[in-house]
Amino acid sequence: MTPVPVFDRNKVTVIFVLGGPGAGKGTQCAHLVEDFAFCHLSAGDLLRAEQHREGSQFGELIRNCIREGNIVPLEVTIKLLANAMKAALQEERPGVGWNEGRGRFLIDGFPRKMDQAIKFDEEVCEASMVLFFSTTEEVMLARLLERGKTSGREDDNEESIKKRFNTYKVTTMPVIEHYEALGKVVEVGSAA
Ligand SMILES: Nc1ncnc2c1ncn2[C@@H]1O[C@H](COP(=O)(O)OP(=O)(O)O)[C@@H](O)[C@H]1O
Ligand SMILES: O=c1ccn([C@@H]2O[C@H](COP(=O)(O)OP(=O)(O)O)[C@@H](O)[C@H]2O)c(=O)[nH]1
Repeated sequence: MTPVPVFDRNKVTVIFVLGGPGAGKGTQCAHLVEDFAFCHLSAGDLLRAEQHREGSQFGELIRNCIREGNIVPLEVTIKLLANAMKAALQEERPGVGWNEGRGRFLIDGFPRKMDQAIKFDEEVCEASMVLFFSTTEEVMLARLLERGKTSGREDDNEESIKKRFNTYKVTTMPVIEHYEALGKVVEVGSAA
């Protein structure tokens, strides 16, 4: 594995966007991009693109992890994110990763596990804050089953959704609690 590409961590602002599967992370990121000119990077979208990339050595690994609701090994995800950040920083279009000389990133669906959080802090940069979308499992399940009718995603089915909920509770909630203890979490709840 080649090392994570380097860029000046002082030139970027990162907000992590977390919440359970179907909590509305992607939906709200799209609004924030429109209103505040962030560059939106979804870890799940980057992994799905890598899964389908011809010649990828990680395709099968990513497919299995996603179907089982498990977390893809951190090296793969961090490299994809860092590459995407680097590419966005090289673009000069205003509002696409480059805003008044600073790259502003919404990193959606990451970090989902403590080891990812620590490694990203160390090797890429520290997040300024965590935007945490919370709602009930009942609401998330209904949304995901509805999304599954058209998403084409292999994990938007009841069996995978249950596994994703479990991973979220066991593995991702401690990440949110870690940032909460650092005073970095802003929670946005939704009831339907
Ligand atoms: N506030 C909301 N009320 C109702 N449906 C929503 C809301 N936010 C998102 N959805 C729908 O729920 C599904 C999951 O939302 P999405 O943004 O894809 O979640 P995530 O990125 O957290 O998995 C999508 O089909 C989306 O259209
Ligand atoms: O940092 C990440 C982000 C996502 N995933 C995998 O991608 C899946 C889908 O994540 P995404 O954020 O796209 O969707 P969500 O489950 O939040 O709707 C997860 O269940 C994981 O298997 C991962 O392994 N590492």
